[in-house]
Amino acid sequence: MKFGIEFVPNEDLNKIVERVKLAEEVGFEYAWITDHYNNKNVYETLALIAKETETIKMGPGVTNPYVRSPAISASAIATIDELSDGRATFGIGPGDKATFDALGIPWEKPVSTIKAAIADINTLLAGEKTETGAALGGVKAVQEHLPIYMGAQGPKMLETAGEIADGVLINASNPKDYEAALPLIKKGIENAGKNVADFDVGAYTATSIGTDSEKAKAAAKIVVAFIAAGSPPMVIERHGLPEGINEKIGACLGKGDFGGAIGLIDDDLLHAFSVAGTPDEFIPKVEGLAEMGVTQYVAGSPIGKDVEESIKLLGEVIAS
Ligand SMILES: C[C@H](OP(=O)(O)OC[C@@H](O)[C@@H](O)[C@@H](O)Cn1c2nc(=O)[nH]c(=O)c-2cc2ccc(O)cc21)C(=O)N[C@@H](CCC(=O)N[C@@H](CCC(=O)O)C(=O)O)C(=O)O
Repeated sequence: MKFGIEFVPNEDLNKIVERVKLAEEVGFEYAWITDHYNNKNVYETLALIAKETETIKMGPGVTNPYVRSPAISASAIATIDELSDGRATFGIGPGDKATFDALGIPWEKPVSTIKAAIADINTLLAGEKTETGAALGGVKAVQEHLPIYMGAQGPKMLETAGEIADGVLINASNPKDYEAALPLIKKGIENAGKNVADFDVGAYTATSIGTDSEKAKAAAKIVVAFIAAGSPPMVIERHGLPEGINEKIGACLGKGDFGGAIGLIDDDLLHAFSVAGTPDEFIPKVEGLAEMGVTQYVAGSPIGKDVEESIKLLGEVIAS
């Protein structure tokens, strides 16, 4: 199992860089930086990480094909690849509707749009010209293929990821979600005549680890509330959760009643939408994900009550 870690660039970037350096030290192989227009810029954040680290790979986890043209994304990730001496990786997803509504960007045909974007980015990174004549020149074309991951959850997006990407990052923390996703991804891989063994299935989890199980679980509750509220009824049913619980939690969040939303998060919801607890509780859960075909465990927010302490504890899980 490979291990990755996610950071949201909405805090002091120097702190994020220090945390990535610590993650590199304890054995993490990937650092994924989220991309939302209202946070600090993903590529500036990655550039700082590239300059301050030696071995960890880094990339957007995940950008989208709407806020930047494929050529701008290709130039940005090629620059990170040059700065990091070949350690860049690139995560791209369809983005989310709320973002594009706020930006006044029409969110149309996400599957076709992402397919076209990844084709152009691969062309440009290989030092070739796109159909419209765009070509990188002032930034080194990447030596060998730069791995492209897709952020995906929907069935068509998962199959598309298998077909055109080198890996997938799925916002899910429970083996049941991977049991449902893997056949779709494998269908795409087989359609493209690729080898399943070459494909990286990333579990982009809501992680909260600590020496005190209850405190670790409590730290995960607000994140779980947002995930549960955004989950379609099919996912609620998949996890055997009470029908309509997503709406109930969403109603609390919508009113700003975060205490009420957190009060609705029980152990079943925590188990469905996060990996939370002590290192001893983590190991069987990571093994359970591996059994379902997950090949990269990504520790996503909140990581833990004390992030530095939690990164070190995850290092124990990596070493186990
Ligand atoms: C578009 C959507 O795909 P989805 O995979 O469910 O999208 C949900 C999320 O993956 C998407 O919002 C991501 O961008 C969210 N996301 C992030 N989104 C961000 O904006 N920033 C982030 O940093 C971020 C990180 C992230 C990490 C992991 C991850 O899994 C997702 C992440 C969907 O509805 N897909 C369906 C519909 C299919 C479809 O798109 N049909 C097209 C027709 C086909 C065509 O497009 O040609 C249509 O609607 O017109 C499906 O896959 O079956």
